[in-house]
Amino acid sequence: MDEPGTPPDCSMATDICDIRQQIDDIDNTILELINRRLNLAKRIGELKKDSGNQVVDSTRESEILRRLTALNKGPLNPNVLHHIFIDIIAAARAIQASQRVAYLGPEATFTHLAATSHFGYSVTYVPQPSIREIFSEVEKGACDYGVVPVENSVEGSVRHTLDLFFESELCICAERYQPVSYDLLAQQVGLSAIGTVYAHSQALNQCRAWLNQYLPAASLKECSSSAFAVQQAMQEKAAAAIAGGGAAALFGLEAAASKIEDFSRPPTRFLVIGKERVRPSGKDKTSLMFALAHVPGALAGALTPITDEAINLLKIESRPTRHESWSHFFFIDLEGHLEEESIQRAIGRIRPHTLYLKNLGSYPMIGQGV
Ligand SMILES: C=C(O[C@@H]1C=C(C(=O)O)C=C[C@H]1O)C(=O)O
Repeated sequence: MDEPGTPPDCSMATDICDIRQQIDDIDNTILELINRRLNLAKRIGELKKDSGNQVVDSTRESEILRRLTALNKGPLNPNVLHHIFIDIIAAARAIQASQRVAYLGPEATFTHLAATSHFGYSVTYVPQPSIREIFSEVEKGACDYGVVPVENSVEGSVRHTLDLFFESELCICAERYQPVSYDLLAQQVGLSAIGTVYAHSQALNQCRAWLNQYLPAASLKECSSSAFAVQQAMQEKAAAAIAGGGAAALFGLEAAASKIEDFSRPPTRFLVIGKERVRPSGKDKTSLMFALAHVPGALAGALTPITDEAINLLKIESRPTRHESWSHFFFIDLEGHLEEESIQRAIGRIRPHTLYLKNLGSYPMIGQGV
């Protein structure tokens, strides 16, 4: 690495040398600005400590990301913008207090990727063997937040997440859509050097055609987890691992190839769970769960207030309850925040139609891309 102030190597063409000098100047400015931003965040952290406010403010964070995405005229890709600022914000949170995030492990799962793309790399990640344990780590205060899969997860056990909200006092603080795609990770980018590919069976099955076409001679080794596959690739120079897209940065490996899955799948939805309710961001979602009596028109009665209040019903899902006198839980997502009067009025009118109703939280609504 160049010493501070060292000019770039000028044995190159003068044009390249000039441009590199400009890039160095810009990098110096970016670094100075990041540190200025961190010092401001530190001051905010002290004020929060005095007033007893929590470090993470998801609403403020989503406002920043939305504003910058709208401001961006390119060529910066919106996903890359998101990653850069998530990491800057994560560093700003870390300077205020250390944060612990529980997620469905092991490392390199899609839940881990969803967690890192939400919280960045400046928090301590604590893998958990089950979704129930994620809830309990956060409930007992051993972790500040948990990240759990909730829809279409490739790692299974998603139905469990909704059931656990019945028993838990935790709320939803944020949502995250994680693309389900695979990268080939290796110590170097050249495919020709790869003799062995380690992967979890699920990942191997989803990338067969690509492997046949681009690495027909490689020996394919099935592993118990993507985390184990990645460890092998970190140890063997001529090996690669298949892991979720974007995992390379987590392990200091290169993506020798990206999006190697044979068929693309819709992104998986993850929830960030925590203890504190989130204030309105201007574009929010509210999630409710309720149980209904077995009588004609019960569901229609419960949904009518939503129509009457002209609230957009984003999703409705039902699950059988384990409670003997109730038949189903309904999980609904409404557009709006609990602090909005129309949402409060609708909930007030839904409640008498239900045997049980719980507000799972209001949180910023995000697009599925970033
Ligand atoms: C700096 C703050 O703390 C955290 C960091 C933020 C940031 O880096 O912009 C935004 C919100 C908080 O999660 C703040 O609350 O403004």
